[in-house]
Amino acid sequence: MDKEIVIVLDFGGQYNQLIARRVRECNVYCEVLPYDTSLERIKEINPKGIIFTGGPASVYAEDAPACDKGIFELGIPVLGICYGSQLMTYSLGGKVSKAPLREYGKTEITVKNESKLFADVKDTSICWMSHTDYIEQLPEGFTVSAYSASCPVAALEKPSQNLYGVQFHPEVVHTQEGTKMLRNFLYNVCECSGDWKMDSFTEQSIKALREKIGDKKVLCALSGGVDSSVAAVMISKAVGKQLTCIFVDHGLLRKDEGDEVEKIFTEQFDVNFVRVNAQQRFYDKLAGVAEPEEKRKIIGEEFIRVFEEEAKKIGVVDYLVQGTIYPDVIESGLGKSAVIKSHHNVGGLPDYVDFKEIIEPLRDLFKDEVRRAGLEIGIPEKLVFRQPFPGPGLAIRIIGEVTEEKVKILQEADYIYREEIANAGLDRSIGQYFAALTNMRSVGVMGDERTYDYAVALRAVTTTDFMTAEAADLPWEVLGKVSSRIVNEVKHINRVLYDCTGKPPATIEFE
Ligand SMILES: Nc1ncnc2c1ncn2[C@@H]1O[C@H](COP(=O)(O)OP(=O)(O)OP(=O)(O)O)[C@@H](O)[C@H]1O
Ligand SMILES: O=c1[nH]c(=O)c2[nH+]cn([C@@H]3O[C@H](COP(=O)(O)O)[C@@H](O)[C@H]3O)c2[nH]1
Ligand SMILES: NC(=O)CC[C@H](N)C(=O)O
Ligand SMILES: [Mg+2]
Repeated sequence: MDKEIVIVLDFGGQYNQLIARRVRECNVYCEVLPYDTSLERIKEINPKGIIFTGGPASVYAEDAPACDKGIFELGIPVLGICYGSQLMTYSLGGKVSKAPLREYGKTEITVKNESKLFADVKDTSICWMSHTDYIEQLPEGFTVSAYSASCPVAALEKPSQNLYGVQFHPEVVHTQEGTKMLRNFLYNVCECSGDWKMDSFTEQSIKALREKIGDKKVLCALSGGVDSSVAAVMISKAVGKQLTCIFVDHGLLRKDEGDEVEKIFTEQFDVNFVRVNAQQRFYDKLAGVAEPEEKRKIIGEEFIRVFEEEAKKIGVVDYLVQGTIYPDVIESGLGKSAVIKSHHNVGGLPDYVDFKEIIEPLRDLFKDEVRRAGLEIGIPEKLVFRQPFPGPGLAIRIIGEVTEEKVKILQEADYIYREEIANAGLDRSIGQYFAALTNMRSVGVMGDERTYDYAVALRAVTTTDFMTAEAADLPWEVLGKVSSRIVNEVKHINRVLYDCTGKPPATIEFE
């Protein structure tokens, strides 16, 4: 008997691996394949179901990625998600156009429960949208199975042929009943039996790392954050003291962070640890640069140059380990996916890197999975649940040019914000929170004097995997206290703003 498998065809969406992950969580084995996988190959694989991902293109545009129409004739159930549902519509003779009203983020849909896809789903359900196009006309034989206030076709189906489409994203956690819908597709439509079980990720990876690295030396780019700490501990379990961890203080860290990371890793971990003070060289390289992608690429390159220099001091080092995780990869633009931002450790890497290979043991995982792995290998909870801090640091939280003075201003404001969030007992319930220095100056009045100073923006989001996020509903009392402390205590800030946007349409960081 063939192994049961569902395939996900990748049209360049942001959430492709998330779809695969959800399917696996439903105990069905799943793989992501390129959108142009041939019909022959698909027949060979003989999947129980096919899922089309979202994607940045418009189906009616020239060169838009499309699939072989024969897919719809195979008798294999298909679920199109967002771009995928638009493609199904367009390929089968329906009409897709620019939507009069675009939808991004939280949206309420009304569903028809008689649809197999929506069995046991509430009549109205919150889901996450991210689209500019919409389905204007259904293909023949299809009916509407869900709608929202601004989207007449939030879901469509032709059950006789097992074809289903949804305009929203059931795979993201913010779609409240999304997993139920995917499960319905897998079990009610594809009739999967659910015979697949996940292996222990850490055990397998440590074994594979030991085989790969052998007796060679390895550097780990360690930030003190969750991802690189998990990567470092896994490598250390695999090859012990062949590993040296390099922590770069680029002068863009949060207040006191450099010293705190050094203390933790020298006192609590048994690893070779090197702190490199590279503040001035990063400031010099960033002087006069305002464009976000350019800033990211400068930082990405400078990181690598520092690692190369440190490697030379140790001798022959073959491997560089980074704690790259899946969102870093997808947002940097993979395959047909759009470049959202070049994460310093992926899209921001220079063309030439003087290591035999970069190893990224966590490349396919999402943040919450990394955290689970961290707990499994015994990393202290405090570190595992530390909120993420991006490699380019405050440079992408200072809009426009970075200067040492702006870094100091932001460090102080951010410190106060974090302190008050902790005082209010909110630090574990918010996914990520920080202050950003806008490049905007505005007029204020302090002590009867006119001021013309910077506005700082506060950001707080709830999220589990950092792929989608909602602005956190912070108590006004806390915001008021933070605001008054920041303007009173931090020179050159006279205004405090709160960012209420979710992701999408915004991203978590400002640049
Ligand atoms: N200051 C730094 N020094 C050395 N390496 C770094 C530094 N900042 C980031 N890196 C490297 O870049 C990778 C990506 O950074 P990122 O911030 O996404 O992960 P992290 O810092 O390990 O975890 P977290 O997301 O919790 O902050 C890190 O895993 C690490 O390998
Ligand atoms: O190491 C990193 N290098 C980067 O270049 C980078 N950019 C964003 N982030 C972090 O990724 C998560 C998603 O962020 P965005 O919604 O802003 O894309 C959030 O947790 C961000 O803090 C980065 N991490
Ligand atoms: N998220 C998506 O798949 C978007 C599909 C298409 N690009 C749109 O804007 O409607
Ligand atoms: Mg970090």
